[in-house]
Amino acid sequence: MGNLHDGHLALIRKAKKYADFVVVSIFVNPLQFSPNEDFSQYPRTLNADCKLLRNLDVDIVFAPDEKILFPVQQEILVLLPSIANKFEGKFRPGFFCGVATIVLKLFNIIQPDIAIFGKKDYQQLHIIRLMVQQLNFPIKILDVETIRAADGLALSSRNQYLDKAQRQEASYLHQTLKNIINDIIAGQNNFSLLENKATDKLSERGWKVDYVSVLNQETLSPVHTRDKKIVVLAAARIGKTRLIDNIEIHR
Ligand SMILES: Nc1ncnc2c1ncn2[C@@H]1O[C@H](COP(=O)(O)OP(=O)(O)OP(=O)(O)O)[C@@H](O)[C@H]1O
Ligand SMILES: CC(C)(CO)[C@@H](O)C(=O)[O-]
Ligand code: BAL
Repeated sequence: MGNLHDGHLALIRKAKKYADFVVVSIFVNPLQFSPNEDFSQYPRTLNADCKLLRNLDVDIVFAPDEKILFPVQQEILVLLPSIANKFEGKFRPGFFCGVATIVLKLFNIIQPDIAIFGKKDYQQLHIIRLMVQQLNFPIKILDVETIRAADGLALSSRNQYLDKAQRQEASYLHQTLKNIINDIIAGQNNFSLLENKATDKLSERGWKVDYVSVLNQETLSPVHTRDKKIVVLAAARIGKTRLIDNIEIHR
């Protein structure tokens, strides 16, 4: 969606490694924003983005006007399984339908062999992989680990909405996820207890928590005692800014 930071640049560097021709799409997609969200406020910095991309030797920047991608009202939408209504989808109704539909359109226009997404948007990556598999796209999906600031905060264009005090507090979201992982490593397997404890702690500090969920990495369903690969997903608001993060553990 542009307003590039080091998280995005990591995707592009990986693309340069795996492909001999790299296309970067920049598009703030109206379909994935709810009416009360930050679509109009979202930072749009195309000139600065293009400068960065020139330095990275990207072959094409595809930054279409809305009218190019949506010349008529988009009436054909991707229908997703129930996972799209959980976690992010529960708090951003229609979000994944908007994401899947625009990603499908971008795939059809650009026709990539490889497409690269960040793990910061963990559920998004999961759903895009499902779509590619189930709609038979001949595209390999690669992922990139979450790039973080020195204090652990996942880089995001939305971090710039934070004032100084909020920015300082914001790294506590990542700390919360690390605390959960430490408790799991120490043998705690009452996951709802961990989720509730983390939610309470964040709330005490003034966050509005949408969810903290300990899940199976591959299915994003609740963890069974025997599951080895776990991911903790979280979304919470600090002031008006909504942040997401996640952390994986292989126990
Ligand atoms: N910190 C990060 N580390 C790795 N990948 C990232 C990071 N931030 C974004 N990405 C990835 O970059 C791609 C474009 O994301 P997007 O433009 O929405 O970035 P963003 O800065 O996270 O914005 P937002 O705050 O709106 O989520 C997505 O695949 C996303 O997962
Ligand atoms: C996948 C995506 C490009 C769809 O607009 C967006 O959700 C993003 O940038 O993560
Ligand atoms: N990175 C996901 C795009 C969004 O939050 O709208």
